Amino acid sequence: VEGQDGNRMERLQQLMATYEPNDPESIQKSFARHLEYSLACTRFKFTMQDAYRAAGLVLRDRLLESLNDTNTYYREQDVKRGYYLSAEYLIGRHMQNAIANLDLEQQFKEAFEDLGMKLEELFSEEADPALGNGGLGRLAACFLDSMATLQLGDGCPFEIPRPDVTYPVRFYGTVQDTYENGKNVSRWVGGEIVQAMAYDNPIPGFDTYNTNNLRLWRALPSKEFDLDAFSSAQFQDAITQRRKAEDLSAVLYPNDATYAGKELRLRQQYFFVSASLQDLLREFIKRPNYKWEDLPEKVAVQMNDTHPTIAVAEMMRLLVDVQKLEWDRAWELTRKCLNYTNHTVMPEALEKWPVEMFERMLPRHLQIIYQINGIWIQKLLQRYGDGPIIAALSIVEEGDVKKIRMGHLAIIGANKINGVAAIHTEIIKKETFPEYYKWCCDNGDPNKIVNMTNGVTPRRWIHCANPALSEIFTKYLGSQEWLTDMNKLKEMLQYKEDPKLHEEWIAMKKGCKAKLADWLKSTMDLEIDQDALIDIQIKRIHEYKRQLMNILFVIHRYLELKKKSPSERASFQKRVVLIGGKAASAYVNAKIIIKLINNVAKVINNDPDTKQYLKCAFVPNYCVSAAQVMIPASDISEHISTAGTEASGTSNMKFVMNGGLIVGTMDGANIEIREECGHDTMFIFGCEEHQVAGISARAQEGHYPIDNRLQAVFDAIRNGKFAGQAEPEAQSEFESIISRLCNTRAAGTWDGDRYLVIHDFPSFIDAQAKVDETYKNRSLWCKLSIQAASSMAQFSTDRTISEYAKACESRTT
Ligand SMILES: NC(=O)[C@H]1O[C@H](CO)[C@@H](O)[C@H](O)[C@H]1O
Repeated sequence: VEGQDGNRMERLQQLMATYEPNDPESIQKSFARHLEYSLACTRFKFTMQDAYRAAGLVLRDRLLESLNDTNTYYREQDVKRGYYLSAEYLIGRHMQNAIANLDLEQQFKEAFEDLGMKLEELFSEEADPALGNGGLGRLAACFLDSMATLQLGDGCPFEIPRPDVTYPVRFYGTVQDTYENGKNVSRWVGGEIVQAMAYDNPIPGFDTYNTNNLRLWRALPSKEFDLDAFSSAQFQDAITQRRKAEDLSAVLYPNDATYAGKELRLRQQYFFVSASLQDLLREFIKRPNYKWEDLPEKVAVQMNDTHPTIAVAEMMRLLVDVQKLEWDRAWELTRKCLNYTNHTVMPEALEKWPVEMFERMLPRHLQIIYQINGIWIQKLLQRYGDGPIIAALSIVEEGDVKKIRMGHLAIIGANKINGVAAIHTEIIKKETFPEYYKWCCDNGDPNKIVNMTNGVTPRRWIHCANPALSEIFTKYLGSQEWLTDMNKLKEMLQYKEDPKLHEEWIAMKKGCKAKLADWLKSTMDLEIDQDALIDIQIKRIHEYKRQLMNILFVIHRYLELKKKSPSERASFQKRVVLIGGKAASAYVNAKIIIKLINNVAKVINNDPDTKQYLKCAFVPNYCVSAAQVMIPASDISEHISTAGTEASGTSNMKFVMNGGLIVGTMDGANIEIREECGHDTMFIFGCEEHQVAGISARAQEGHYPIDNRLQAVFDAIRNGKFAGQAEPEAQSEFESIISRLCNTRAAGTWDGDRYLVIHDFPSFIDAQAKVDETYKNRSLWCKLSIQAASSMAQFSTDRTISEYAKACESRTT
């Protein structure tokens, strides 16, 4: 961050001198005070939940100190600020991470153990704030951790309500076009106004005094009740207004990689975008003698997918209608400040909103979008003349229902566009926005679309999730520096065949498996063999992620086991297969797949012939804290999406950072992980992205054979092995899934095996056989596990965020 110099520490030392000391006794005093004065408990009678809340407030005090100091420092140094606009933040539990990042683990441990409480007891009292659906939301949370660490700047006891930070957000109404002072002026009037109120969540960096802010917005009715003024009718109307306002920020739309064209969803998107842009402009114009030309030098906005891309039109409205800038000047500033990250190439995920809905809800923004599009099309016509490229690149999609293409608005309104893994960025250029990429190249700006491969934060996903592994790294590397510079981990490679390290490494993994076993027992009464190979697939349930192929393989493995004699079974590699993930509420096929997993598990886990060699379970309520228990315990994890469908994936990175090996396809970040860690650390199978179209084409000519082993699995399902008469509805659902897969002439399309499960299944079996083989050689497996975990520096969000910061500096045409 510009202006970072030596006097920062000096200045902050002065400030810190006046703050809460962090010795265990002071922490205990502050805890007792909050118990009584903040939570109205007596010091002698309180629940563990009260204790967690009081401890949360003790932490919040310290977070607030550094948050305020960080803000003071940012203002003093007039730094450039980065704003990450995201509809989702899957932050996970705060407490453990905050204590670690504030480097207070020892003090808190001593303070609370002296009071008879284990920190883990407090941690487990915290609800997992599920403000996100999956990878996209969690990536945003990992980014926050890295931005704070790299010093880039409920209720929940950590949250600070900010009634002093509110903004009006208008919906519906009309636009009055008038002529004032020799200029056309558009005024958006009428409709309804909702107040956006800020809630601040301090995000502490690791091993730094820097604390950034996650500002969330709550919707409130614009006017409080004036009971006297109301007749009963008006009273009812006021209640409705309040409920309607609060609905805006009440629910998270449960869709992942698909979008719900619901009006409330667009209202939510506009609500948080308008509040955020009003907020950052207020901060900008607070600067003495501010000049609008400085805006791109002081503000960088990252749009996390298309969810916030209404920001392009809203920034224009605020600069033109509110700040009275000329259109062209406003457009130049807008384009220089905004950047867009694409997270998926699934056509059903690229948001398009009906023009009719825009007209009603955001009439002024529709005007602005039409104006942007008009100027854009003029440019295209000048360069290419009329032709299909115009329709392809227009922000407005013509047709029976005219729609606004938010992806197009984003790419036209952004300075930089990025994909989240190398293969994904290439697909964006060649398949998602090929005409736009051509335009960029024709304009000598091929680097407008860049790749910034995802990452994850090692603080939460190694240090907090796997303290035993963190200790091994710190011991062998002599310091915790690896936590802020993962390149240091490469020094572990020299020990990858060291028997001493192997011993400690195997003990670490054993400890993680024991923790997982306790957790599975306590949360779902499932008993597992801790000596078995732990095989995990945890991610949103989606057909392209192919949880179906995983469970079909489990059935195959079961049928193979059944065929064997008891003695042959004894030599079989024991395996525990865990599959977890949420499905969008309206996603019927995903729910059938979950049902199939549960039914298969019921049969296998209770079969006396097989249950000691193979266990399978669907883990319900998958969330960040569940991931923190499961990921460290894996031997292998499944990242088996059809090549070209998973933009990046980030759980793959977390598993490998914890010494797990991957069974995967050449898709998303798997490819780059394999390059960094070594081909021998990954069990690759399946077709590659460039082969997909050919395979579908040949299938449609009738060439799409079903492997006998898969046929046997289909037969077992059709014969009612996992439902049958007992569950006729489930039986027909399972059969419908199988028959659609077997509609081989429609392979690669919605009506058939869209994600080529049948094609990739044989090589999937081969890869799994290779896993069994390799796992038998424990020292080889241990060596590969150490090699992989020590080679993951590239996948720290510290690297990713540094790339984003650099990209925001460079300008494009
Ligand atoms: N919805 C998602 O999780 C998307 O964003 C994540 C973060 O970029 C990606 O890793 C994932 O592949 C993609 O589907």
